[in-house]
Amino acid sequence: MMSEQELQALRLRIDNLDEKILELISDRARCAEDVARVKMKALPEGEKPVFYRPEREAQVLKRIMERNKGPLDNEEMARLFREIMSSCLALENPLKVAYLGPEGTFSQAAAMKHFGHAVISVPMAAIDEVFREVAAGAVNFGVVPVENSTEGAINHTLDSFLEHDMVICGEVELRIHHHLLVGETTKTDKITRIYSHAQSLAQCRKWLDAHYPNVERVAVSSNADAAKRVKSEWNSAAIAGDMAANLYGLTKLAEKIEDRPDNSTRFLIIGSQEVPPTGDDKTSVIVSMRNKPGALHELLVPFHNNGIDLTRIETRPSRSGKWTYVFFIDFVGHHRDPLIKDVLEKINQEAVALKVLGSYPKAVL
Ligand SMILES: C=C(O[C@@H]1C=C(C(=O)O)C=C[C@H]1O)C(=O)O
Repeated sequence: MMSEQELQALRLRIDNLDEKILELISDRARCAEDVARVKMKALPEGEKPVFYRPEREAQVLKRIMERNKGPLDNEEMARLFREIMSSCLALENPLKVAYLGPEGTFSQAAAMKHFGHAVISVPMAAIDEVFREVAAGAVNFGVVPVENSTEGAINHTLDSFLEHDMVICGEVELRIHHHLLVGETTKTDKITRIYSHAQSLAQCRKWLDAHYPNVERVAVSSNADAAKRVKSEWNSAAIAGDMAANLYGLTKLAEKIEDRPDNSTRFLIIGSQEVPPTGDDKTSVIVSMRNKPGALHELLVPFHNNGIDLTRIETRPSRSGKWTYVFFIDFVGHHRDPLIKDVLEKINQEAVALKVLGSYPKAVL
């Protein structure tokens, strides 16, 4: 049959292409090994080499996206290169990354999206533990959620920045799809309890009001924890994402139940290493101002006067006095850019305290 021959010919072509791709990937991996040797050689006595270079990785991914002509779309192509780089870096030095666990959480999905799958990922029981693990040097990086497009700031993360000296080295955005999950033994018409993380319950509030108005909603420490509980309870369901559903072998009673279709969470990569500019960066700072009228205005004027794009401002209690506040501000630019340096100096003159949490490449994926 003609089509059988056609199929065979195409498969032969694919086999040949795969061989070429294999050779090229191996060449690339050898290059990365050489890079590691060069990094070691250039090192002053006693200093530890820095193998992971987020600014370089962001440039590699951007370049791929700029050059991609399809038929795979940019994001898909970048995702493939993300994994190739991840494996190349693991040859130099496998990274250890802590995240808000247990296994199957969106934080783990964010860690994989940012670093690829060739890292050693370490689940932690709480956001603060992720910070502590990074501060202790037990892992290279941590991944923590910082804001959700439906529910706003993740206060635990903001407050942890007040307690730990951390450098923000990157950001990653993840589309969050929630599903209503049940186990093999669940009697789906007799559900009396729905478990999930408080954030996820809030992100599905309207859907729950419409479909399960009289069912108890129980907030637990994570979506993955919710999924785990449901396995052994015939009268409960969980709200969680795909990773947790697969990990705990649950089935979807309803898919994509988040109230807003664009529901996304932004995560930060925390570490101890400063990231050089890429030309397309963001900076996060914490500022505390004197408690007087017009303080917030004074803080914002230098940004406005210099045309700097503020992407986010969040207020938290300062924890050093009643009714005193700190501002978490994100803006476009790198703290080493002369213009940004100038603005930060001006703010510093008026502020009680100013701390640069880090400058990092804007999320590419
Ligand atoms: C190869 C390097 O080391 C690592 C691996 C990279 C890659 O595979 O392209 C890029 C940056 C680093 O995280 C490098 O610094 O260029």
